[in-house]
Amino acid sequence: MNAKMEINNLNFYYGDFKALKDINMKIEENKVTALIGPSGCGKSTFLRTLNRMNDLIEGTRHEGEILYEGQDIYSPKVDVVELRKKIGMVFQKPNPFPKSIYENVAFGPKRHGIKNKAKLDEIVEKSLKGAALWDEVKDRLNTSAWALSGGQQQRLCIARALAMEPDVLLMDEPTSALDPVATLKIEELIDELKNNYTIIIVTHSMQQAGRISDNTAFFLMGELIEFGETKKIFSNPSDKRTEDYITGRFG
Ligand SMILES: Nc1ncnc2c1ncn2[C@@H]1O[C@H](COP(=O)(O)OP(=O)(O)OP(=O)(O)O)[C@@H](O)[C@H]1O
Repeated sequence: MNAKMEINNLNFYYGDFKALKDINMKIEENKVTALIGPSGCGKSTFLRTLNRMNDLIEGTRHEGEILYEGQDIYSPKVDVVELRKKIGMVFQKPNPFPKSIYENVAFGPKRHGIKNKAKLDEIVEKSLKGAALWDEVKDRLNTSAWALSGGQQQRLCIARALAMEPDVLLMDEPTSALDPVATLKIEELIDELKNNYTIIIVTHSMQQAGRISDNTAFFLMGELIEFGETKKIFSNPSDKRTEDYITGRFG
């Protein structure tokens, strides 16, 4: 396996509460890794440790290491702003800014110092194409992002992440607020994106994990119960608890 990220003996605490317990996992490059498990098992917490989003929550701490291209992302040498550029994030609810479609995508690059209009135009077009949204919005780039449908808004948020030229994309239930047609579109997009990016996605939908992921991690009460090829996890899980969960016996 060509590992893009490697998680070694990770524990994570909110104050005294241990939310992640001794997690070991390798994230394969240019693959989709799905994180599944019942509500409260730690999927989002784990996802957020991967680009240090949890740093923003007071009273949290971790033990162990998370290697990204061989370096521990929690090392004092790491520039967190740069890290989050490389490891981008897409959230559950599409959250575009109250600005135009163009400005939503150009916002990050501008903040990182790109001022040249032609360069920004190029980034906006490339990112919207990458998020399979360009054809739908190319004639109205200066209209409000809020006028887009929910599915289009989510693709816009993906374009916004792509504009930072990330390497890894973290997605926290990106389709849970969308209808089945918009969901299918995002799933097709994810399948496309994995050619260029490494993707880690939290999903409540086992069907979705089965459709789009190469590897699946099953969490239960802060523990990683089973991790491996999605095909294997879904057809022949090694652990009884995984089997009970995927066959719908709990959760
Ligand atoms: N900011 C926080 N402060 C304290 N505890 C938290 C915080 N965020 C999450 N937790 C706790 O950590 C545990 C894991 O939560 P997390 O949100 O990671 O689970 P999840 O599997 O993503 O759940 P869901 O599927 O419902 O989103 C839960 O017990 C939760 O109550």
